Amino acid sequence: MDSLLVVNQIEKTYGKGETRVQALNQISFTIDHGEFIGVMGPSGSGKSTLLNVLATIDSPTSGDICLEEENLAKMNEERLADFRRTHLGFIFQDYFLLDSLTAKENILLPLAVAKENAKEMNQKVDAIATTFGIDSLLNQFPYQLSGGQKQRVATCRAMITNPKIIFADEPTGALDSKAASDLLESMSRLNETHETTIMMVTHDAFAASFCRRILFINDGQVQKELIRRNESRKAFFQTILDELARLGGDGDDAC
Ligand SMILES: Nc1ncnc2c1ncn2[C@@H]1O[C@H](COP(=O)(O)OP(=O)(O)OP(=O)(O)O)[C@@H](O)[C@H]1O
Repeated sequence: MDSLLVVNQIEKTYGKGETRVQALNQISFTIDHGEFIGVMGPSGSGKSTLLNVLATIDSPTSGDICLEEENLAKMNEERLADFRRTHLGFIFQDYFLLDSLTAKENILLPLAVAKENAKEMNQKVDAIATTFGIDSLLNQFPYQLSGGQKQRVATCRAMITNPKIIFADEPTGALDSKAASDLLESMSRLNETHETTIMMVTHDAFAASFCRRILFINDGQVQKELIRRNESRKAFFQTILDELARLGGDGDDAC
């Protein structure tokens, strides 16, 4: 596989003098096209900072973030806003759906902003809603949906523009285990069939076991990498738990 995102010696510091915190410390790694990569690490290790910096929500103090030909660390805010809208997708723990819009309208929002043709927009929504099993929910409002259903709507919205990469920050954090499992299976399926590149931050070994590779972060650096080769997801789950135990972290949730 070829590289999609090259992260080169990224540093991120917050504050100054005595309150200075180095959240990312010369971190470097590469994400290939079509990867489903997980980021794990103890509290305060720099996971959210890393995701925010790569997703262009925050800027690095130094270093380069190259997505194909573009260096995101050197882009001005105007171009960045355009790039973010066109090429990046986001899924957050708290869904961030608009309450006054139906599920379908929420999913359509990024396409409407991009001023796409109405017939094509509808076809895209129908296709992605089928993948995520929410065809029958498209006319419901967020308050009529369960947490798992809302997160599937939010995931469809993130994926509808066919972004180069999707950044997911604890997407299953607020879901029960059945809803989490359904969401992760749909994300996996989309990753496998459409080669959608996904980077997911999670503290949860079960969620991480759906990834093909995991980066363990500590003190703002990559401490360890695990790759799922021919292992089943269940076997990879156990490998992750063993690694967390070795690294001194915890493992929760059922397999
Ligand atoms: N806005 C900020 N201002 C100052 N320090 C910050 C800020 N955001 C994060 N930090 C510090 O940077 C370090 C990394 O934080 P970060 O939130 O990236 O960790 P994390 O691994 O995501 O933690 P958690 O799992 O608890 O969410 C921590 O020491 C944190 O206190």
